[in-house]
Amino acid sequence: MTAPSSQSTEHAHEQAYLDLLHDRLDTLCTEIRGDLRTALRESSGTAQGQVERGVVAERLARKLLMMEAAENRLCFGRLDRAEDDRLYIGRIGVSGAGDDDPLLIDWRAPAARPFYTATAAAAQGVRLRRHLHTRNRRVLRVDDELFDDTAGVPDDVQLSGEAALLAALRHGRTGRMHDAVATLQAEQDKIIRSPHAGVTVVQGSPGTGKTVVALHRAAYLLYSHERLQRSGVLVVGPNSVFLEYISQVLPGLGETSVLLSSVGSLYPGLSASAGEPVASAEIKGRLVMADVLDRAVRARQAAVTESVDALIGGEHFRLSRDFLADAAARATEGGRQHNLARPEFRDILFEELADRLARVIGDIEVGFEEILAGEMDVQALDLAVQEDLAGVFGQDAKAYDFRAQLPAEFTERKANWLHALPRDRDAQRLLDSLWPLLSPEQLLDDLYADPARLAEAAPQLEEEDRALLVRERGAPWTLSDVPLLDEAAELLGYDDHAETERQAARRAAQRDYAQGVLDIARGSRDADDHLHAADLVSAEQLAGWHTQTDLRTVAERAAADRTWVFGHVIVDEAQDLSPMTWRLLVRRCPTRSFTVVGDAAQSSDAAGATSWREALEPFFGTRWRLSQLTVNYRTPGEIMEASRQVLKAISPELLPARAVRHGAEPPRCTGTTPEEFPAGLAEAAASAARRAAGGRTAIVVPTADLERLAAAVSARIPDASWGADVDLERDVVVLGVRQAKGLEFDSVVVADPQGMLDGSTRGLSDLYVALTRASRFLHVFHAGPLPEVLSHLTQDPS
Ligand SMILES: Nc1ncnc2c1ncn2[C@@H]1O[C@H](COP(=O)(O)OP(=O)(O)OP(=O)(O)O)[C@@H](O)[C@H]1O
Repeated sequence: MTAPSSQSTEHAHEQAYLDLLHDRLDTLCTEIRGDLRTALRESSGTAQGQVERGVVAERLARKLLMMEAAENRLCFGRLDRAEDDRLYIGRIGVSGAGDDDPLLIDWRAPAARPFYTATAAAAQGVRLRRHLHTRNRRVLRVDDELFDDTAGVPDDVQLSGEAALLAALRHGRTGRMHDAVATLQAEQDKIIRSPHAGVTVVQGSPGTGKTVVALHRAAYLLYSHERLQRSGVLVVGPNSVFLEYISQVLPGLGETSVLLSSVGSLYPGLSASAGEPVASAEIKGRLVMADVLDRAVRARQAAVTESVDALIGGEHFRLSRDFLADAAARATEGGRQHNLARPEFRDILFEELADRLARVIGDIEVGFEEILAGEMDVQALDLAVQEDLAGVFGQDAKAYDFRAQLPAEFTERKANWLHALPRDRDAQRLLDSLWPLLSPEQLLDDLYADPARLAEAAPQLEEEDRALLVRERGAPWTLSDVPLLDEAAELLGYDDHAETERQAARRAAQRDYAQGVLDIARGSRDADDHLHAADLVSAEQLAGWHTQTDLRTVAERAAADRTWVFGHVIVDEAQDLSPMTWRLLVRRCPTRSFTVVGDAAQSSDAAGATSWREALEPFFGTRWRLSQLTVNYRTPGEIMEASRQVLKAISPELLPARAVRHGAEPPRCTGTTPEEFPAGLAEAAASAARRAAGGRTAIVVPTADLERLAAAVSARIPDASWGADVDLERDVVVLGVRQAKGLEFDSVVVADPQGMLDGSTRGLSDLYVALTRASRFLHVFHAGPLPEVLSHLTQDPS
């Protein structure tokens, strides 16, 4: 810390520098707005010119957004290496007016690295590291660390910028995660800047900053790999509540090329949230389901056990099993997907039908013509028709070679039938029954609803496992259906109809995006800036300029497109992913450039991984490297102690992380009878909220009991929020234990720990998650006896 006498001088000095930075940023923003206006104003020129201007406008708008996002806490650090060698570190880089050195270094630039990694033992040439605490454009305080290379302090007890870090951690929770660019720690920085290619796995116990690392890594990769700005980064989180919790971090860092998605939303157009039994979720997560779906699709491709009779154009036909099998094989040649193979199959089928129809009708008509001409008697006609029908039904068809007899008429008739069949209802019905156009939803719905189909598609599954998959047609989709729908989409391929709809949606989105660009231009107008973009051009005009350039952000485009290929995928709480979900994610990033963060001890999903090797090897082989985070920033040592036995029961090999914070009150532990539990919990909630004193409080309950217990708490605290759209910014929230994953609160009541243990086969992990959410106060409130794993807690005297 700086000495008090020098604080005011240093403070004034830093305030002057911050003023200089903001002045420069204002100037740059004004310039960009001017350029944006110019780009928007120019509406004439060649199509190519318009496209280029669109690209320029998009880039300028993005740059402006990034600069505006950096306004608060623009500069947070300074590194002094020598008397006249000083760097200021901030959220973005800011250049000077001339060719001088930059005024501010982006935190992601290599030169900024020692700010995070310099330690007393390895100062890396740094003499002083200064943290600037600012709010808006004001410097509030400065914290200094002086380095002396001879100090010889061991690295493992070093926190970088400890005073600033502890100050950041002391802030009450707000219901939203904030970025940590100013106080990232060396072990986090190392992972954030690790190479982009391959798979980086980050294991860490609760509160070690895994989510922090994941999000800052996304921002770092986008900064250092230009290509990723175009392909985008996908960040996958466990559920929508968690996504809401982290939603402000990356926009706060000015990044728009990141798509945040829960597993339930990875299939565009669907938001799967229905619950389902653990047992069926586990089966759906197994890798074998890929084969099951493959068989299910093949079963819809003219896969008949006997010949098929059909009535087309008033005539009866029999299509042999061999003919259909051959047609199916030809249609899917080269691995053509089901829906894309349908036109091929249709052509083969209609060709055959037209051929036969031309022969039948040809024969009958020829007979009539001959009768009329007096050249053929009725008996002869009967015979001809009889033989013709015999031929049509596949018996001795060669006996009637009409091509040879009547080539011209035959060819004409056949051409007429080929023209007519696509509009013929019977022919369409036949085609649909043999080779239906299928959506992934239809395929899965048909499969689940029909035990016979399931038996045919899933002979590898035990009968009782198949029985668990059966459900009513039209039942809502669950989380574990999402990877299966995606797999089905992959097997089925796209049809024209879907493509047309996509194009229409794309056009509408282009217009919306263009409107967004105009809104940015309008919103960022200076007070004296009378002319703005919206005066010059309409959204339609702007969108029209870019018929060849999709103007939505990369994240928006990627969200709407199942086949989008991301440059990098980051998975948070990855311990919960099923093998089928991993398969989906690898499809989203075939180059297999992944950052995988999680904690094996927190695995709650029945289909999830208990060991990283088991989870990752099927998809990445041995191409992954493991990093560990070892410091817990959230949970004080006293509270972590409460979860010690639980962690041991999950696996004796797992070690808790070292807690940064200490001095919290030991956890409270009280109990009551099951009858009095809801009312008692409501009181405990009120008391926990009082202790949080304006901070955030969560009541974490067994998932199955959420409704009942939330009702009891709401009766006592009407403003408490709960449910699928729980509002994390309320003072008190009630969460099912699975919803609490990844979140944190000042004060937490863990309700009915035994109920959590009994609620799932991964009950221990659920309880561990619940116990590790608190940053200041923990209260365990139980009904009946305390579970064995918590027996070391001291009961409050009642
Ligand atoms: N370097 C840091 N500077 C400031 N705060 C930090 C830092 N690292 C982590 N934190 C804070 O510590 C808390 C825990 O971080 P985070 O949620 O990323 O941990 P986690 O490992 O993902 O936890 P969990 O496994 O429980 O979800 C958050 O409040 C986060 O902002």
